[in-house]
Amino acid sequence: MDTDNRNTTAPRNDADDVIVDIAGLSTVFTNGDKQSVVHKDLDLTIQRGEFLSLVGGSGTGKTVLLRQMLGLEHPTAGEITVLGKPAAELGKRGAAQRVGMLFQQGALFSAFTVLENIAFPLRELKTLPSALIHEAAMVKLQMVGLAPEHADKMPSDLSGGMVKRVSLARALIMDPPLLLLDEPTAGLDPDSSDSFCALLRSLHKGMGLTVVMVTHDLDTLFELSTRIAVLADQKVIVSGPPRDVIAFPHPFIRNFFLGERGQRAMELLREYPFTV
Ligand SMILES: Nc1ncnc2c1ncn2[C@@H]1O[C@H](COP(=O)(O)OP(=O)(O)OP(=O)(O)O)[C@@H](O)[C@H]1O
Repeated sequence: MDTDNRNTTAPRNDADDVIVDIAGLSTVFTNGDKQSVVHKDLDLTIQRGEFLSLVGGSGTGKTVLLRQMLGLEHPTAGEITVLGKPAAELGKRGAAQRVGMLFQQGALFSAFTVLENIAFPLRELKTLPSALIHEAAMVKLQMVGLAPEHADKMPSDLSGGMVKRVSLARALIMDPPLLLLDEPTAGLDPDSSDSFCALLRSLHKGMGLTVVMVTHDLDTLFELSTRIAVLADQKVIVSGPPRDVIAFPHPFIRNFFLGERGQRAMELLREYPFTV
């Protein structure tokens, strides 16, 4: 288990195995003469093949950190390197090719069919023939467990679980090696949540993805994470296997894992082997 600064729980191999490297990150938002420091001297290294979950209290900057990894926002200071390049250089197109992102709200285009939504990032490239784009989107549709007849449905015809699956298919359309998930099971009923977790688990394994997930949901956390990183006090205070992180003495960790939900956390610890 690592505490503070460098998080190197997974063995550090050569540079190619470091998928995300965050060093000395600070994020400060200024509103008038008020400043709010969200991250301060935050370090985090994520290795190829990890399923890393970020947990932390509300407002600790988990979503901001995902957006910074995607190059959509820029830190006040420090470096974020994603797949060997500064995240700021990913650009809109580069980001879609190299990093898939599943936003919390799903955010499908309501006027597009399911297949048009999935194909959208490929169409934006304007380099591939329509037939190929159609075929690639159909492959992804099936990969996320949806039948071909769903291709022509509109987002308003879909259940919450299906919307998540379509959003995931769109995030994976360019086979990015890195997938970012913001609260992937939020708003789903327990059955849909379980089956979405099973899908994420099999895609992580089957596609050799590196995944970074933000979640508040303990079932999702324990089901999927190979490592948990805890954001508190403006940085990553600890990262490691779930069992080790739970044992780390910090008020947030005590409340999050061992408060009212402690009993459930202990059951989950017994239930899941923590190897994805
Ligand atoms: N563009 C912005 N301008 C000013 N403040 C911002 C901006 N984006 C985020 N913040 C603030 O930064 C803090 C961190 O936000 P973020 O959404 O990353 O938190 P979070 O850890 O994901 O929280 P939650 O678990 O509640 O979703 C919050 O206080 C938020 O209000």
